[in-house]
Order: sequence, then structure tokens, then C-alpha cells
Amino acid sequence: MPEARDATPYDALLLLSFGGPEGPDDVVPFLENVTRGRGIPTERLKEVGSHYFLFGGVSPINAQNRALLQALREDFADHGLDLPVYWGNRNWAPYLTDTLREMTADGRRRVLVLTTSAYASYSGCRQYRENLAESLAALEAEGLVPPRIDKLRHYFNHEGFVEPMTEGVLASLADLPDEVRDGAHIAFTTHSIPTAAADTSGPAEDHGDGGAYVRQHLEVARLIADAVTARTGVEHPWQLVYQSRSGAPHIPWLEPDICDHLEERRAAGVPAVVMAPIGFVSDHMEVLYDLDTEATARAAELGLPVRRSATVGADPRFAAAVRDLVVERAAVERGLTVTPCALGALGPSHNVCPAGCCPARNPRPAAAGADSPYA
Ligand SMILES: CC1=C(CCC(=O)O)c2cc3nc(cc4[nH]c(cc5[nH]c(cc1n2)c(C)c5CCC(=O)O)c(CCC(=O)O)c4C)C(CCC(=O)O)=C3C
Ligand SMILES: [Fe+2]
Repeated sequence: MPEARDATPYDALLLLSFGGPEGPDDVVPFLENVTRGRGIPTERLKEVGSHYFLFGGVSPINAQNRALLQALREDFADHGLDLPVYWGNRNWAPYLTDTLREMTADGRRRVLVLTTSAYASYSGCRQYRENLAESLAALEAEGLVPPRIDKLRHYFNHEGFVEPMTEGVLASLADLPDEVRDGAHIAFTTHSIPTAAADTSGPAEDHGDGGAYVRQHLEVARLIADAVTARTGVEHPWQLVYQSRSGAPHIPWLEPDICDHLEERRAAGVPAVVMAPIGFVSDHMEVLYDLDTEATARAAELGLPVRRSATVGADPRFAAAVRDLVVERAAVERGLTVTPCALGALGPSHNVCPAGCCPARNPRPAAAGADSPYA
């Protein structure tokens, strides 16, 4: 980790997230924003809308991003890192374009972006880069000169991301009844995506066989499982499984689904399961509905004790990891040699997405990468 608390040449950090509805009237317009031009069946949209209505039309994601924003500001202030932090979303207020307009008005010229997605994939990386390009184009059309934008590298294997989740799994195991704890299976979960998108995730050399998306998740699962064994002396069997599938049924998505997996593990005689949502940065709707509501009800029907472990959310260790990533990248941009933090075997992810990284089905301009039309 570079010692200097120096973010030069950057003059701001932008937290870029998904956004979510904040009341019943927001749900339908929010879903329209999410699904514009993506061909999601109406039935699926009604179903997902009902998940939000079950929680009063409020997604927890915005409150969680506000908490993360606060944790980042506190961490930066406590460690003498003088860098303002802004927040903008893809699908709901505060909208990315509005935030970038404000940053331009504040005189920010060199911005670093943190997305609330730790892994490579079209949905978790390039789509955010496309959103940035759209917003930059919109501001230019207003006659403004927006800042130059870079994106932080994927942080799935950063210790400040892995450690709080390891602790979460340990807490879930401790919370299980004594007689089933040592035999518990760990189901690491992430968002299902089309297998075609998984196979082309990450840079071209990672394509095929689930791509960088599956490989990065398998690595985080292994790191957590090994750390759990190191702490408890018990080797828990584990598997990477998927959740929150959408899209048309005839298109293959990553499987198995968590609910089918619970059923299959139950039939195999597993006494308990910890569901660890390593694919997500906070306890948003995917976690509260798909795991805490749907999968937990399925487990109850099966008579299978389950616990769901915590995501990193606004954990101070995650905020410290972001500071580390900012200082590291700033040093790289200044031409210094750094030792990036990366647990496990995959090594630190690239700083700049190469051309052809997580390609879109319908190519659109994307900022903050080697193929960016912006400086
Ligand atoms: C990889 C991935 C992440 C993790 C990385 C990241 O965090 O970015 C993620 C996160 C999230 N996804 C979210 C919500 C939704 N995702 C949808 C649809 C889709 N997600 C996809 C992938 C991902 N999604 C895909 C391939 C689709 C199909 C349509 C398309 O190709 O775009 C839909 C439409 C309805 C449906 O079909 O489910 C909704 C409402 C929320 C907000 C939750 C809240 O409100 O608390 C969050 C954090
Ligand atoms: Fe999603």
C-alpha cells in the first residue's frame, strides 16, 4: 500500500451505483429505467415489482449507499486523504448525469469512479462505463466540459472486501444450532447472468468457461472457505450458486439457482446451509427478497436450517480498502511503482479495461477504458 495520503492527480471520487425506489410511486418508473431496451418479460417485471411492494416500495440500496458515502468520508478524513466523495446512480436519483453536472460546476477535472460491483461482467462493469459515456455526452451537449474519468480496478480479492464477508460466514455458522454447525454447507451466491455474458466477461484472454465472472467468484468463495477452516478447524463443503435470474426462459443463464440447490443439498443429507451473497456489496433487494424471503421460505419447507451471512455494506474495512485502492491508483497515474493488495492466486485486476473487455451485445460508447472515446 503506498504510504502517502495523496490522491493527486484526482480531485474527486464518485460512488456509482444501481439506485432503487424510495416509495410505492417510484417502483414502476424505476423498473422502466432498469429494463429500457433489455427485453425482460412483462411477467418477470410484475413479479419483481411485487418484491419491492412487499417492502413498502422502498429498496434498501439508497440508504446503504448513503451509509457507505458517510463511511468513506469519515475514513478519508481520519486518514488525511483530502478527496471529496460524490454519489450518482444508473437507475434512480441522484442520477449520474446530475451528479456529474454538479461535479463539473464544482470544478472537478479528474474523477475516479468506485462502482458497487466488485467483479467483471457486462452488467457489473461495462454497463456502468456506458452510463458514464452517456452522461458525459449529455453534459457536452449542454455545452459543458466534464471531467476526465477513470474507474477503480475490480476489488473482489481485496482483503477489505473478503475479510468482512469471512467474518459474516463465521457469525452465521456460530448462529446455527450446535448439532448441525460442523456439517453445514456453504452456498456462495451471486447474480445469475446469461452464460453467454459470463463466457465473455473480463478481458479477451479470460473468455470461455464462465469467464472472469465465474473465476473471480470461485476465487472469493475459496478464499472465504479456506479462511473459515483456518479459524474453526472445520472443513465445510461449499459451492458457487446463483440467484435473481431474469430474462426469457429459453436463454441459458448460470445455474444452479439457490432454491434448487437447497433442495438438492437437502436430498443429499446436508444438515444446514449458510447462504453467503458474495456477489453483492450490500444487503439490497436481491438479498432481502431472493435470499431472506424466497430462499429462506424454501428452506423452511424443506426443514433445512439456513442462515444468510452479511455483505460488506459500510464496513470500515471496506471503506479502508477503497482508500487503499484510491491511493494506489493515484500513485500509478503519477508513474510510481506500487504493490497492489490482492489475496489469493488471481492477482490484482487490470486498472484500465482493455478493448473487448465484457463486450456488449449492442456496442455503445463506454468511458473509462482503453476503448473510451473520452480522454
Ligand atoms: C451482475 C448483476 C448485478 C451485480 C452487480 C451490480 O450490483 O451492478 C446486479 C445488481 C442489481 N440488480 C438490481 C436490480 C435489478 N436487476 C435487474 C435485471 C438484471 N440484473 C442483471 C445482473 C446484475 N444485477 C441482469 C443480467 C439483469 C437482466 C436485465 C439486464 O441485462 O439488465 C432488474 C430487472 C428485473 C429483473 O429481471 O430482476 C432489477 C430490478 C439491483 C438493485 C437492487 C435493489 O433495488 O435493492 C442491483 C444492485
Ligand atoms: Fe440486477
